[in-house]
Amino acid sequence: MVVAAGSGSRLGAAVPKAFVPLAGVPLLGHALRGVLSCAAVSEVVLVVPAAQVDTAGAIAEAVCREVGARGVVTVVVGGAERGDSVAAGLGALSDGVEVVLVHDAARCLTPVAVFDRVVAAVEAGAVAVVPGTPVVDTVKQVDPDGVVVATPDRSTLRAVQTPQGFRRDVLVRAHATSSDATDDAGLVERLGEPVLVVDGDPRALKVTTSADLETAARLLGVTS
Ligand SMILES: Nc1ccn([C@@H]2O[C@H](COP(=O)(O)OP(=O)(O)OP(=O)(O)O)[C@@H](O)[C@H]2O)c(=O)n1
Ligand SMILES: C[C@](O)(CO)[C@H](O)COP(=O)(O)O
Repeated sequence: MVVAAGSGSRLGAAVPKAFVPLAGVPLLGHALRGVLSCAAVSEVVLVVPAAQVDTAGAIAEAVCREVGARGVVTVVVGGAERGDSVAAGLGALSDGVEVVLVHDAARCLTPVAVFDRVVAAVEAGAVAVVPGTPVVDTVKQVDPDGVVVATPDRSTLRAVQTPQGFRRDVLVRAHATSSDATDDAGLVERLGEPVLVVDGDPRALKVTTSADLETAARLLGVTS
């Protein structure tokens, strides 16, 4: 599932973030290319804003043609929050699907090796898997006045990315229980289920601000 229904308020573009061009291709197109390059992916659900359903279908068609993919791509309308969009996508999955990867369109340059690592860990028996990278800054926990209350041990921290992979039944149960976490693994953690972290990749950065868009353009060897 590729969630692409956010507005991208922090990027501030004229179109929803997933439809902003990067080297002439919308972020969603780059993200889809990565998803469809993962051999384990049998179907894709795209979750997009209501006004972008036709555009998303056209982008999917073009990328499928480019990579020679013959899998099914379904487009559905997302919700107000990311969790609502994931829930909408879950409702569109085919009956036979047992493993679900949830991926941010905004992490449009995620290398296929990251998808492969997540899939391999779920297939090896993990119920929930997230890619993560070590935290390089010292992190402070602060109170509402900005006063530091704790400095967590950095070696125990990971900055997590997508795709996040789940046994379908666990992800459905997690979304039925709550929806207010910033990632899907957070909902699974509340069920008391274990979440495994595998190696992420700096190229799986989330395009959030215009500086991130410039970084992504540099990674592709172009200027934005
Ligand atoms: N209601 C929402 C909100 C977010 N997303 C998706 O979730 C991913 C991660 O969200 P984020 O990068 O925070 O996107 P936005 O919510 O669009 O960004 P902002 O908070 O700046 O508005 C993105 O691919 C975004 O399209 C979504 O499908 N539906
Ligand atoms: C799911 C996610 O990309 C993992 O890092 C992140 O939590 C999305 O956060 P946002 O609040 O939508 O920016």
